[in-house]
Amino acid sequence: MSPSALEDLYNQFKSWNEEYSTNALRSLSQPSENRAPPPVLPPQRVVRGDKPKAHEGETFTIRDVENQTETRADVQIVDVNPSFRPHASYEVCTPSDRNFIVGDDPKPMLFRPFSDDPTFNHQGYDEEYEVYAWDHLPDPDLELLSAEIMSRFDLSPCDIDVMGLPKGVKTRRDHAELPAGWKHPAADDASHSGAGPREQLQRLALYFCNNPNCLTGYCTVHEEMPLLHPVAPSVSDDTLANSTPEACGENCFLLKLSTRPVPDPWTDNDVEMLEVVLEQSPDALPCDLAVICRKPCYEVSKRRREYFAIHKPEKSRRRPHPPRFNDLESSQFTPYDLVISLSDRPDGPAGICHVATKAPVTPRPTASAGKTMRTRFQAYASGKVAVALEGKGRGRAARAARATIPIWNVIRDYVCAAVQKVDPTGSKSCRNAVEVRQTRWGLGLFLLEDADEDELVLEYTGELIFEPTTKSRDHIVTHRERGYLFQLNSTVSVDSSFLGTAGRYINHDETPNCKANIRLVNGEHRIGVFTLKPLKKGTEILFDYGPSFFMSQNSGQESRKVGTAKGPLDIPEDASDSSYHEECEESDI
Ligand SMILES: C[S@@+](CC[C@H](N)C(=O)[O-])C[C@H]1O[C@@H](n2cnc3c(N)ncnc32)[C@H](O)[C@@H]1O
Repeated sequence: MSPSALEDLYNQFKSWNEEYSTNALRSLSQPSENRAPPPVLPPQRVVRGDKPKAHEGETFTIRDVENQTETRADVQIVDVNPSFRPHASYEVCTPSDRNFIVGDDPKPMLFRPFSDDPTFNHQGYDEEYEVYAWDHLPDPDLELLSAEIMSRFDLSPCDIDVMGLPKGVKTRRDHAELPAGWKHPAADDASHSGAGPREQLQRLALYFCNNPNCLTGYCTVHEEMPLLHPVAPSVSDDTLANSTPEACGENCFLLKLSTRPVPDPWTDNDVEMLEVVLEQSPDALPCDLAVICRKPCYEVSKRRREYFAIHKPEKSRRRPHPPRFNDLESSQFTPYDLVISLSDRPDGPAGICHVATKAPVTPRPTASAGKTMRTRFQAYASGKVAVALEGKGRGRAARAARATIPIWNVIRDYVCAAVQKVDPTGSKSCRNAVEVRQTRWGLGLFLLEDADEDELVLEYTGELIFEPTTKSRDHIVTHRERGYLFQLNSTVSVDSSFLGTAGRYINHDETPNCKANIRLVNGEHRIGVFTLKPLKKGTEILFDYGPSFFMSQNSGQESRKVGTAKGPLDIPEDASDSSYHEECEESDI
């Protein structure tokens, strides 16, 4: 691309931008004096909470900049029944049955918590961050310019990044921090290379995490999950036809089930497109396939039948990989037959997972074999195969990333992802029904059914965060006077402030009726809350946070943790994997 073409484009944009901005500013000017006085609206209702936001007799003005009109309204204060008041903000928490690895919060401060509350320690909180994220937001003008450059010169977003022209022009996603060695998938955007539908789909899939629970773009946690795998159909042709109540048109497959060959010429691309869709969505109705493939549905239907006649799909819809942690309900926790061994990979991350290094791990019985519920929560290792940190990512970039990114360090230290088989008999639910109610310590958690001794009530889940982040989040804990941090070891804690199960509502008692146990399940630490004795429906679940919690709460010196894993979970560098497993399984909080 010649520099002069770029300069022309930039100048065009600049003159347009000047004119546009001048007009926009003009439109913001005050309405002229000789306008009719603004109409007065009926009094507007303002809901009054504990702190009135408005006073009787106040007015406010609504200015419509576009139509240059103004209206004025009196404020009327309405008292509402306290039970209709909004929930306290601390209750906002995303429900999640599993832990999410966060590591550290980003260095730029994404937003300022309690910004309208002068009692919050803003200075202390600010000091935890390097910059304000909003100071570094991409300029929308530059984004517009970069979009135009891409379309005019047929460039990908990555080309723009690489060229760095004009200065400051970057793609929208560029401000997201990618792990070292990664590049934007758009760099290889198939739409520029004329790749076929299969390749395009594979590449597009790189933009998304394969774990449907994961909301992270460029997810590095679940990257070892397989990309796209063919799925076998689960319904017959007849069922498909019966599920379509009426024909979608004169070319509908319902009306034209003849054996005549498909007349229209289908290009190789068309055929591949249909096959790719059928691989991923074999139960799709021909009428839907017709829309995707832009072909009459009877043709699609016929080719669909021909395709499955050749490809002979397996009868049942089987997942392409054995179920893993992510695929399981907590109720299916175990009995596990966890299989771990070592992959001795030269290309792996430096300092390989020490859980995996001494494989194979000998099978060991669960600690309390008679106690079914407890047993279900326990993982034990046996046997052969390894998936442990296997080089199964998405190409070289992903592998390079593994060696460097902090997330991978967590995985190296704590996770030895392993194949697990779930015993089909393990069907009984592991969790007890619970509900959250008001208590003298804020909210608390109560049993909705009787529980036996040593039953798993529920899991305590949250974000897995590193110590520096527990410290920065501690300002919020202090301000709220509520903490949801459960320490796993000196480096990592589970924080259920923003994400987790109802386990976060469990209050402390020095004579508890439950305890929290950490189990190493399929390579991940999971915290289960178990009953210490038989409990009646309606009992509040309580565990002992340990002495340091309230000490630190009072001193304000240290991050307070509702649970602290002692000793064994502070994993020494040379811990042997088998003792590690045992210790993890036995360690109580
Ligand atoms: C994990 S949360 C428990 C749920 C909390 N009650 C709520 O409303 O969200 C821990 C917080 O609950 C409060 N808490 C729990 N047990 C307590 C106790 N025995 N005495 C005083 N405060 C307690 C403290 O504020 C503590 O920081």
